[in-house]
Amino acid sequence: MTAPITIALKRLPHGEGLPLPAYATDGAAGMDVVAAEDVDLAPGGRHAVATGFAFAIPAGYEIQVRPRSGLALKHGISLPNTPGTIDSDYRGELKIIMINLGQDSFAIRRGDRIAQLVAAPVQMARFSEVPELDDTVRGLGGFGSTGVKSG
Ligand SMILES: O=c1ccn([C@H]2C[C@H](O)[C@@H](COP(=O)(O)OP(=O)(O)OP(=O)(O)O)O2)c(=O)[nH]1
Ligand SMILES: [Mg+2]
Repeated sequence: MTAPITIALKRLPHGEGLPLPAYATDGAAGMDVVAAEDVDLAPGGRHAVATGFAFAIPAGYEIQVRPRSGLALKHGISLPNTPGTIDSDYRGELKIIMINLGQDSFAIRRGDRIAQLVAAPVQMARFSEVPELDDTVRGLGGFGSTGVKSG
C-alpha cells in the first residue's frame, strides 16, 4: 500500500457537523461521503446533491466519484456521470450528481452516505499528430470484432 496523499479540505457553512469523507474499513478503496441536504428523488429524477466540502487536490491527482453498490442494488440509485471527475484545480463545492433509476421515489437525508471518493494519480499526456499510424493485428477492428468466426 502506498502512503496516503494529503488533500486540503474546506468545510463550508452548511457542512457544519457533517463527518469528513472516510474509509469504512481499513481496505476500502473509496471514502464514503454524506449528503449535506435533504432531497427527494422521484423515479427518473436527478439532482446535484451538496456535500458541504470543497477540496484542493494536489497537482497530479484527481478524485473519482463513484456510486455505492448498496444504493444501486436496493434502490436503483446511481450517478449518471460515473465516475465523476474532480479536477485538482476545482475549488467549488463537491456535488454528487445522483439519479434515481428505480421505480419508487427515494429520500436522501442529510448525513446519509451517498457516494464514495477514490483518490487516483493522473497520467498527463499530449498528442503528436502524424500522417499515418503504425499497423497492428487488430487494425480497424473494434466494437465486438474479436472472436468472431468467419465462413
Ligand atoms: O460529480 C461531479 C463532477 C464534477 N464536479 C465538479 C468538480 C470538477 O472539477 C468540475 C468539472 O467537472 P467536469 O469536468 O466533469 O464537468 P464539465 O462538464 O467538463 O465542466 P467544466 O467545463 O467546468 O470542466 O465539476 C463535481 O462536483 N461533481
Ligand atoms: Mg471538464
